[in-house]
Amino acid sequence: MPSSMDAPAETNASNGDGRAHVLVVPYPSQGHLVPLLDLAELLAARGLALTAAVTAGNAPLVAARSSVAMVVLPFPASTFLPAGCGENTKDLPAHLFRPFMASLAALRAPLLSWCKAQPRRVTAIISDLFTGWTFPLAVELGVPHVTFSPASVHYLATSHSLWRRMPTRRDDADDAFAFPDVPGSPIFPWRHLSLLFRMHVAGGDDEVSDTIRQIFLWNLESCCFVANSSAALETAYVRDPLPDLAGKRVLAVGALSEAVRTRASPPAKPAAWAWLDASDDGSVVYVSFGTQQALLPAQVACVADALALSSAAFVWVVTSGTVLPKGFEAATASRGVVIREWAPQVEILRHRAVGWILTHCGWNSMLEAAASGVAMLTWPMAADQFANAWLFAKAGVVVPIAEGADTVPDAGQMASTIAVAVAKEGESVAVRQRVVELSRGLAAAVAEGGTSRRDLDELVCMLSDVS
Ligand SMILES: O=c1ccn([C@@H]2O[C@H](COP(=O)(O)OP(=O)(O)O[C@H]3O[C@H](CO)[C@@H](O)[C@H](O)[C@H]3O)[C@@H](O)[C@H]2O)c(=O)[nH]1
Repeated sequence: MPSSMDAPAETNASNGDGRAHVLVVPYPSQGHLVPLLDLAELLAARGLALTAAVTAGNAPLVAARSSVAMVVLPFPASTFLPAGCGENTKDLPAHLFRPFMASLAALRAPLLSWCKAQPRRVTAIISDLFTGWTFPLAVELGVPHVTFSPASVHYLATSHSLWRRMPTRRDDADDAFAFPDVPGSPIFPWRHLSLLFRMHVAGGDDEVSDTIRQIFLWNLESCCFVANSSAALETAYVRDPLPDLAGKRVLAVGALSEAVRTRASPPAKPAAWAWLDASDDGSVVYVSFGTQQALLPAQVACVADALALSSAAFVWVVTSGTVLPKGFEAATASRGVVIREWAPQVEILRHRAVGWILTHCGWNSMLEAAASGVAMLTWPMAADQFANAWLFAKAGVVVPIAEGADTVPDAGQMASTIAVAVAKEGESVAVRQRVVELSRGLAAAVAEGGTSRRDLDELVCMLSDVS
């Protein structure tokens, strides 16, 4: 049942019954919101009361989760953002990401008022790693604060390392960044680091940068971190305390898309379904570049040419504004389906016909693919995507196809990489075998007795203690 600022979520309830009430504060982008809401659903299923704090533009995503209540906060007026800016990061120009993130910190005061007005006392806060301004709120309420990462533990550690060390860094495009406290981490070239960080150093000190840095420093004060990752994938980072995370416990509860799987309602089947049903096992390439990255027109043309030349069967999800080359859909209609705007990605990846994903290396897409036994053709572009590509390459389940947000690859080369992958020959067979093994490890982790289930139990236990 939604609630506005004037009408609290649980007006007639009291946690005199000892029931915990956890407030989750997601960052308003699809790749962050969905996994945190998955976690909220899992916690609700374990008997905790859950409320998600969102702005109106993001409310429909929470409304779809019947076990999670919500408080709808007014999108904060901001001097950092131009008028008319949307309420989530979809279609947000890259240079506005940092001001957008900093603006959300203004939600702290209304959220505190809401918390104080609740008959059912808020007993803990789980906050996205981009909304660490919730830490002082938790302090004021005297409740535990947990930082949630929708991404890998490796990214959690390296991003906090960057913000901690930031004042000593230079703006040097040739610099290489090592992470000595993150065992086995590669040295990343400057261009492979998140824009969130790179723009800070380029921009120097300002209010936006200070706010973002403080958000990351507050995260380090949390009582623990929770990540949508798995010991089956990041063994080294999950078990031992990491200095870059202030030695705090990291609970790896993923893959969350798998953990919620048994309780999910049956998916709406896309038009592509009958066609997938008729396709051979592992023969189809699913193509998606996530929710943040709009491809340049030349990149769209390149992917289209590559798919046409490869002779591979494909499902390509494109944004509504994407203009495909004239004649492309007609020419490939016998072996390809284009889905506009939104596809039920997890369900498509789980279809036995899908063997590969061509991905921008967003964490959710890679984890969902791995959990479904789908191998990856990787094209990392921005944010944590280079690190994600590295991590899954270490597991031997990827074939690199391109890299860089502005790169326009050679369509012929791309086509032959796709063709070799789906031909089920040589190394591509080994890659497919390894990803199927990894999917078994990820499934075992969320099953009874698995590492992710144990970490979720530990989180439930911690949150249930409302004394
Ligand atoms: O048609 C679609 C398109 C996407 N999705 C889902 O949307 C999510 C997309 O997430 P992700 O693959 O992580 O990509 P982004 O949306 O680009 O995610 C942002 O957030 C991630 C988590 O922090 C980062 O790893 C990425 O780099 C960052 O771009 C996944 O769960 C997909 O299943 C759909 O269900 N249908």
